[in-house]
Amino acid sequence: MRYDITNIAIEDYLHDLMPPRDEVLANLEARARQQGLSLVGPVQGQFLYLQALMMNARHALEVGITTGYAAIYIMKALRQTGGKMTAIERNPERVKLASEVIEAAGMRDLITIHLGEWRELLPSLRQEFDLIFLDILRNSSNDEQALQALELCVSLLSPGGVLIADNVLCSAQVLEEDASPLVRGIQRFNRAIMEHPLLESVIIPLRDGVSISRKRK
Ligand SMILES: C[S@@+](CC[C@H](N)C(=O)[O-])C[C@H]1O[C@@H](n2cnc3c(N)ncnc32)[C@H](O)[C@@H]1O
Repeated sequence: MRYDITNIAIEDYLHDLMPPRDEVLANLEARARQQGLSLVGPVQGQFLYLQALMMNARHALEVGITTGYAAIYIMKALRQTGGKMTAIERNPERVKLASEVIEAAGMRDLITIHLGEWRELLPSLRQEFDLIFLDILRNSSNDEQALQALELCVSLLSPGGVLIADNVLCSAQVLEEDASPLVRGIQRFNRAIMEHPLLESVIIPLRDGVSISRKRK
């Protein structure tokens, strides 16, 4: 089953309050609507932008970039902080699309995109990140992967670094007791970020649910 997390009229109200997007982001929103591509949208995009800016992020990582929409919001902050971004995506067509979009946004010099599976790529990254945006939780094929992704991200976070994960309320299906393996994985992820000895976390019912976890120093 799928339920609303927030009142749809409130979501529309928040969406309508957002200032008009530039041409690159507006085109992506239109394309995503037509082609069913996933993107966080302007309210959560602004949330990511402000988080990155307020924490003065210098090394950001996005797991699951799709079109580059969320990455552009994060890079708007990185352009001001002097930071750089790394991204991971397993779909070659999406890597190509995101690269073209980011080039059009004039941000190509700020990002390195790796093509491949996060399970293989995350352990191979040889640097720490102060901001990680994890956006693959709805793509898990079993109830173990969300926890695996969490542990890999925690090991890549610098002390004081922040992990933001999307879709942690999964259309409110986290309320179900007899949930699918994907949702069970997200339920386990949510419990783990709250009980993790290295993290302090909160979940916000923004859009499909966003978690914020800070790694203790
Ligand atoms: C929800 S979309 C990301 C949307 C993007 N963050 C945005 O808002 O602009 C998830 C993306 O993760 C990618 N993905 C899913 N599973 C993956 C995996 N195992 N390894 C790498 N990428 C993966 C998908 O191909 C998809 O493009």
